[in-house]
Amino acid sequence: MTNQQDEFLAVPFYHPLVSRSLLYLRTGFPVHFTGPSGVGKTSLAFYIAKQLDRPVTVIRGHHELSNKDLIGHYMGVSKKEVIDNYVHSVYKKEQEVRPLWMQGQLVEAVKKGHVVIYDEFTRSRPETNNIFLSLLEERVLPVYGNEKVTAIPCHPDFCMIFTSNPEEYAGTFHTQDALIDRLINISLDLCDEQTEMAIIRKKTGITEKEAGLIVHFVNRLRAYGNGSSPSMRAAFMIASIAEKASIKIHPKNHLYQQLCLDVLTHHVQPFFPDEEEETVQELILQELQREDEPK
Ligand SMILES: Nc1ncnc2c1ncn2[C@@H]1O[C@H](COP(=O)(O)OP(=O)(O)OP(=O)(O)O)[C@@H](O)[C@H]1O
Repeated sequence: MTNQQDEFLAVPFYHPLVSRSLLYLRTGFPVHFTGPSGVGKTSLAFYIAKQLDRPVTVIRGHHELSNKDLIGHYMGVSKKEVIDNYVHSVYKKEQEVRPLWMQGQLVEAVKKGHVVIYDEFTRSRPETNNIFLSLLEERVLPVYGNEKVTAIPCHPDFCMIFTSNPEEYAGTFHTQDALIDRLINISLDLCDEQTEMAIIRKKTGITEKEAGLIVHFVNRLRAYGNGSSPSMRAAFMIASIAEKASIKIHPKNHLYQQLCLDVLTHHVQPFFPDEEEETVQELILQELQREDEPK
């Protein structure tokens, strides 16, 4: 496992979501977190998997992932040679050549009852994801390509957590309704400002005032777009770099301004497709300097 599981802070905002997800997984139903980039889907999946106290298998979705990777495939051959020269005048050589079966990631997980995190599963082709239809419905992993085994029954503790970005994201495929129908689909949105500040503070050690400056500012930029970009990841980057490099988090500090521009311009530019980068950067700096509206 990566250290993503250790990074997740289960602040109160997440408590109901965590307990509901655990309930569904423990009663044998797969959970699917979907939402925009950077809202914490993967970190949450790792955190929940850890609570289940089972071995964890992680599958990363991508367009080249195939059933061969998931269930297994033949790869090369194994050779065995027996040379019998016991009687000096007789030389006997026996050779056995067998195709070598490479077991796929899912097989062990299904047999031993792992928690499988299938991260960004909509980046895999629908034909690859078909295998999960029978796995989730009949709790049997169909294995073909290998003459010996045809189906592996699921261990009772086997369960799955899926994550995905919405379909309009580049590089995702339309998911089969039949697969979505087998999942408990939970939308994850950006947490509220106070929660985001608390997470960033705990992760980086910056002060409450500094966290407020970053999160309020990034939130003002979000209002120009769909509300979720720039993500919490961007706010965390700014906080983390500023803290590690001792850059004063202050709107008038030139180094801090440059850091914010470097992290944020790429995310804000798409909201203004007709504007030059320079104009977008001016707007970002204006928002950086702006006082928060009194609430
Ligand atoms: N509750 C949290 N505690 C600690 N860190 C968090 C929390 N939520 C999100 N993060 C941090 O926010 C960033 C984005 O999280 P994560 O990668 O889980 O998001 P995601 O929704 O899976 O994004 P993507 O769709 O781009 O993969 C990471 O740096 C992660 O550690």
